[in-house]
Amino acid sequence: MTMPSVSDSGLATDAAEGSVVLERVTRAFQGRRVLNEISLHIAAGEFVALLGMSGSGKSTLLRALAGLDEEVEGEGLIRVPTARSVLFQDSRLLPWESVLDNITLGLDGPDPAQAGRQALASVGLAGRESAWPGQLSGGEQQRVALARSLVRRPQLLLADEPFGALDALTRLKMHALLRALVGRLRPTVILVTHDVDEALALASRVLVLGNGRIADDFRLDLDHPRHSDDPRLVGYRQRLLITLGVTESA
Ligand SMILES: Nc1ncnc2c1ncn2[C@@H]1O[C@H](COP(=O)(O)OP(=O)(O)OP(=O)(O)O)[C@@H](O)[C@H]1O
Repeated sequence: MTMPSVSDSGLATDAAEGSVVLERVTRAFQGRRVLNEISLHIAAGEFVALLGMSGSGKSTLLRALAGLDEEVEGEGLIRVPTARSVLFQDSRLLPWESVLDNITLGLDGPDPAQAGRQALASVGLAGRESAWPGQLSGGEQQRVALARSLVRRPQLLLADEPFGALDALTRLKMHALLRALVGRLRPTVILVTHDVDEALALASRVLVLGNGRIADDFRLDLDHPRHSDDPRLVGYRQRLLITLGVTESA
């Protein structure tokens, strides 16, 4: 086993496993602890939906896991796979590069262009290689961003509201696509979402952040395809709405 490398901010990367470990991770802004000694273990292959009210620290936690935050404090340790990709709400494609070049930029391997074409086909956009990002719809741009992430074969896929800006129908299509791709490539996934139904449609485990802590953490005992009227799913939804403070408990 390779030893993880640890940076000054307590971020350790280890290519050997797809699991994620946080130990007493704290992040404060102007003295206010947005993440307050969070400890957590996520096993390889779990699909975690990260929920919480606006401002509860979801993006802060995701940025820390992505290695985009140099100021996670104190004694805390974060251990993540080296091979990780991040998806954001906006596709962050380079407008002056073709779709294919966006996917393959910086990609190693024997035939990056071929890998890029395959990735594009896997998101249903075969033939659009030489289009400019500006010629694609928002949903198509997010599919390119997904292809760009997955062509790198991440062990960990971090996604911050990736479907938040899409219309409801496109979002449902993206759910099906993501599920198919994740089912095939089996990365660990951490998906930040505001959408309780998105979490219930996709995740194998749900985490709720609140007051700097993990307010709830449970696994979904549900097969796919999932049906919104399944009594277990209805029960999970109710539990989440109560934890999030949207519904009063009975
Ligand atoms: N760079 C920063 N400087 C100061 N405060 C920040 C910074 N980044 C985040 N915060 C604060 O930390 C808190 C958590 O922000 P974060 O973006 O992680 O929340 P979130 O749960 O992702 O919210 P949303 O659902 O609205 O996107 C907020 O109160 C925010 O104002």
